[in-house]
Amino acid sequence: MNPGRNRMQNKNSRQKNGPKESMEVCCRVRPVPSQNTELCLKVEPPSTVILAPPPSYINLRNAPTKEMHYTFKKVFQEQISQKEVFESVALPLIENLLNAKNSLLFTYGVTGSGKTHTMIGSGKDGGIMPRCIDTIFNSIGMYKTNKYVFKPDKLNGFDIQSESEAIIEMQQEIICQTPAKIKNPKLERNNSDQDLFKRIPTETKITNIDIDNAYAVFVTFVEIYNNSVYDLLEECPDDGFRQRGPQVKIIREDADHNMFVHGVNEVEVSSADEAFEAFYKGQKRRRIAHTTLNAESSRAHTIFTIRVVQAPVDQQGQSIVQDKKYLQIGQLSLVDLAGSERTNRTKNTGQRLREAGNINNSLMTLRNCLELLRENQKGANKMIPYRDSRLTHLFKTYFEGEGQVCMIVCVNPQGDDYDENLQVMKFAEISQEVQIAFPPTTPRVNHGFTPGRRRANNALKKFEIEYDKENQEIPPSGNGLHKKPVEIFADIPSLRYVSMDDDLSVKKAKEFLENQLQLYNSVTGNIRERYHDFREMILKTERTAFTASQEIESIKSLYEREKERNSDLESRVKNSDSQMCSLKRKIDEYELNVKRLKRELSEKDMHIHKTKINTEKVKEQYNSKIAQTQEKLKTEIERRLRSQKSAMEFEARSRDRKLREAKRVLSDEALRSIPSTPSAAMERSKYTVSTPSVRPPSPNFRSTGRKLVNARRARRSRSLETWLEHRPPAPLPLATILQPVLTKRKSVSKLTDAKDMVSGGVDKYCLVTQGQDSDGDLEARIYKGDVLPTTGGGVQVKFSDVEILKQKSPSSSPTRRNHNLANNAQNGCSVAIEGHGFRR
Ligand SMILES: Nc1ncnc2c1ncn2[C@@H]1O[C@H](COP(=O)(O)OP(=O)(O)OP(=O)(O)O)[C@@H](O)[C@H]1O
Repeated sequence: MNPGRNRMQNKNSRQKNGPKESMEVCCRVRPVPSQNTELCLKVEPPSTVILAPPPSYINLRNAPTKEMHYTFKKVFQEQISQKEVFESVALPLIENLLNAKNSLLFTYGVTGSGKTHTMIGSGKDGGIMPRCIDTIFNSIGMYKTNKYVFKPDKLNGFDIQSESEAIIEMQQEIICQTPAKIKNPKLERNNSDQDLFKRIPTETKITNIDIDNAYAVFVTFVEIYNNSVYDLLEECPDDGFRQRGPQVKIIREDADHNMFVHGVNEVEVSSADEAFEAFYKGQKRRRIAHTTLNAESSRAHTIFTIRVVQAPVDQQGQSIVQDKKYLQIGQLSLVDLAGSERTNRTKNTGQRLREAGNINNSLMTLRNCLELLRENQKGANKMIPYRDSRLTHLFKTYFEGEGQVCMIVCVNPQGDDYDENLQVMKFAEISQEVQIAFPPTTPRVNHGFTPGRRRANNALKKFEIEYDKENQEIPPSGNGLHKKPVEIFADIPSLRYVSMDDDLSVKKAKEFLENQLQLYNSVTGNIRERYHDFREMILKTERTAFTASQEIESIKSLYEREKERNSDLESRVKNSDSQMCSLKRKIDEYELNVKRLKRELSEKDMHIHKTKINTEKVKEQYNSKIAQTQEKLKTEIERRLRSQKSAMEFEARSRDRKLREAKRVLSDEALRSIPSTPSAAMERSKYTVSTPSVRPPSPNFRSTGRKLVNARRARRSRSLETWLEHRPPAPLPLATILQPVLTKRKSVSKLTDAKDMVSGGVDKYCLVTQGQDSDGDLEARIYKGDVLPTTGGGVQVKFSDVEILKQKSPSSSPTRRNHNLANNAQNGCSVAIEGHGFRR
């Protein structure tokens, strides 16, 4: 099974299910150049920043007017020193690094907001990076390995070399160096950077590191410029004509699926000064430029990576165990991002504009990635576009849970930066919600060596040196060993060898030597024993001291964690308190509103009730009025009906009277013209005109008030009545005895216009027809009627009489004639003509 693949699967499952913590985001506010600067931001200690539009914005249309509150893990105000920022943010990351854990720290903000100042600072007032270097070397001081014991394998890993191989490599390097440099090793340094010599080293130190390990420090320095990666520590060869530019590097994935810059120069540094040498070398190659908003604006994202490699020492606490499986590597990436910038403010053109575009694009990709990470944590399953930018591609592993991620948001509180700061704060808000899985706690491989062995060995070495130096007495043991060796081993007695057979002297000498040998053996045996006891004692003490110090450290870290948690809780409680206060205020406001609305509601209810009662009253009044009016109308109608009825009865009576009169006149005229004989009486009866039927008056006529007017007309004298005579166009002259009496007349042959009837005060109408009857006699019929006004504004003719005048022909039959005469008169009287005038 491929262990790398397995680890990747673990990584994914860890990101989904494992314990997570939010990305740590702090905010640093830089000082403003002058007191009169218009501000858009203020700090509410300990952890809140309030962003409000400056007065010049508020006057603009569509400008936001709301104050925005942003809470961070920590907020560093203007007066906070570089040291405090370092200790608060970066020191825990160095502890991670020395314990073989990975961390990423980046500064983010608008151009000129103080990112480079925070990350690098100046010689006298160093930023996070120089302080990190100092702290690392202060901590690993005497536990460093010789150079070249650990060697980068160019695939993001390390190999281990023996001490002798390392020494050979070191010698080779010295040989390869230029003679001038060997002669004057400080020459190169003098040419590097004056800042290096002005710098004030940091005293900070991490104490809880594994002292049974040997450490080595490696650094790389790269920049991402226009979305390409360049190695700032790469020596650009000079081929005699011109110096070659830096080569673009590619990002690759190692066997453990960690991203790294392939082919980058990873320089081993054995002291802080060497590390600064490397840093300043790269720093000179960084792309910075003068812009409107910053005299030294970073045009690229720079990444300074420190890797600390460690391996255990053997049981004697002297040499490193030559086994790669015991190797542990920690990495700290310090990223100084280029600042986001708006072209309308920077007024950049050409190359600067292109750089700004690339910077903004990569920052946008970073923002997108974090946004999608946050969405995925809420249940979405979206692809994160790490590869859209080199920046996110390189740090992909961190976001997937291979280390702690911290960000310092730098802000310039000046009013001009308001818009950009708003965007930066939004980004910071998103970032704080991103949960990053805890990095895996790789269990230390159990090598079985005694802890504290290195210190024991050092103590023994020290003791031996001191012993040798001072030639001190060995502590007394009761068997005379408190004496100096010269005293223990007494001088050889002077034996005079007299002759060849002086056996006595030989024997004495032999005895003496044997005694001395015995004494020597017992002394050395004793010393060995004591040495062993002493060593055991030291080891035991070291072990106890080591366990005690480990316990102390764990208690200390527990205490620190608790302290941090406490302060976190305190700030949370404070936040909740302020939230509760604002909620309470809101509730009070709502309650007041509810009360006011209730009062208004009850007032409105009362008003509605009153209106209802009034309406009821008005309704009652109207009902009674309507009843009264109806009653009145009824009586009026009845009264009018009665009067109309009496008028009609009067009219009918007058018509009857007229008819009777006409009848009488006719019969008188006829009788006068017929001789008074019996046959003449017969004839008279024949000439009697039948009475036309009198029809009841029309309801229209009855209903109008004009009826009375007409009734009055009916009573007018006949001599005053005006007749409209409607006769044939060429009438034959009538030679009858009786002639129609039409005193005031107007004759028309054609009646086409109703105006003839309506205007001119016509009271009576007569229609004259002439023709031959069935007996061949000339017959003239005169239909008479009253002109009555109608309700529609017109007139109607109510025929009331017909006169038939005949000029007898000698050959006609009288019986038939009489019969026709009576019928025609009857029919004619029942015809009415109606004419309408124009409405006014
Ligand atoms: N906290 C601070 N105290 C004092 N001076 C500061 C502080 N922060 C920034 N400055 C000063 O402001 C100027 C601009 O800062 P810096 O170069 O760090 O900005 P930056 O954010 O890195 O800009 P860019 O993105 O353009 O590189 C520098 O002269 C720096 O010394």
